[in-house]
Amino acid sequence: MSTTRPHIPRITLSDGTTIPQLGFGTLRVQPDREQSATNAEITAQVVGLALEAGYRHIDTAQNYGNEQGVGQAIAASGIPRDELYITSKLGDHNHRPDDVLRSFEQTLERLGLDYLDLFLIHWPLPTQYDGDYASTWKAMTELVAQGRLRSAGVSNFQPAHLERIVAATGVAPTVNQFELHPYFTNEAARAASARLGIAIEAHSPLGHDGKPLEDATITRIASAHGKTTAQIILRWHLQRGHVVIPKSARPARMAENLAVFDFELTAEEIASIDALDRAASGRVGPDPDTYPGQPD
Ligand SMILES: NC(=O)C1=CN([C@@H]2O[C@H](COP(=O)(O)OP(=O)(O)OC[C@H]3O[C@@H](n4cnc5c(N)ncnc54)[C@H](OP(=O)(O)O)[C@@H]3O)[C@@H](O)[C@H]2O)C=CC1
Ligand SMILES: O=C(O)C(=O)[C@@H](O)[C@H](O)C(=O)CO
Repeated sequence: MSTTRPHIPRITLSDGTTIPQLGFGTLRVQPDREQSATNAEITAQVVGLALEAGYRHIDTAQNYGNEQGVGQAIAASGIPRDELYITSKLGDHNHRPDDVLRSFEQTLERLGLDYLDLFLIHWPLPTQYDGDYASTWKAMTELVAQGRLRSAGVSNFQPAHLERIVAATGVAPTVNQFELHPYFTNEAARAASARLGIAIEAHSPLGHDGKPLEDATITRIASAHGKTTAQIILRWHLQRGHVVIPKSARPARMAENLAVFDFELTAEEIASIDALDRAASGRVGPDPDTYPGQPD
């Protein structure tokens, strides 16, 4: 294991637990979403490299079909459990309360863990399951009460979705993970999450398709700091208080994305990146209000 691991700051969540502010995303680290032995092997290799590079916070999901490979990498690493922070997400086919409880057990089994740090409802799916994501949320809070889940949260929840589950249960999620990068700053979800005391976690923090990495403003700021555009974007997130989970399958980029704690952006630089927002046209992933979930 590397001995020059950067110190990664932690953010305190509303339930008193803490989350490392920078983690490692695992979407499509393997060729497809099948839970096959080959995919597990490829995922285990990539996540093993990320752990070796110094990541201790890993983001996976039932939908990704790679929890088994993440579990294999964790087991092979020998890293003590309490030094790791593992997130998974409820699959689109598991929204009914009984399925929440059942599929959570399967997630723990695939990961080889006896507790999970963070479990998120992956998508609100307002057009599915009679739009009853409040019952799904209630089942998530029961997992915490049962003691095998440290923190329950949501993903891709817009303000109306957040307000609805809080009104129905009186319990706010600890985290909302949603698409957030310089071309899509999603101020509505940021403001609603902040108002409800929910930590903001940016998925697709580099823009997913790489376009913000080539932006002229970000390139200029990168030159001024002697950093890469990826490092500037990640630093912008960190200084705005977001948790970030960049994905890379390449060891050199894994290390690059971790080397973001030795410089600071100025307030002017942050404002000029904020101004790159393209509102809805900057979104690269699905719209949570209409996304129906993964096909059967
Ligand atoms: N909750 C949700 O609905 C969603 C959650 N997520 C989570 O967020 C994570 C991150 O988002 P993701 O969509 O993967 O996209 P990112 O914004 O992390 O971008 C990943 C892309 O950027 C490339 N990249 C990474 N680092 C660098 C670098 N330093 N320089 C140049 N290119 C780089 C990667 O290529 P390469 O691998 O070749 O280096 C990959 O093509 C996911 O892996 C997943 O865990 C993502 C989408 C939706
Ligand atoms: O990456 C995720 O977490 C997602 O939810 C996306 O992959 C999503 O399933 C998608 O890309 C749909 O087109």
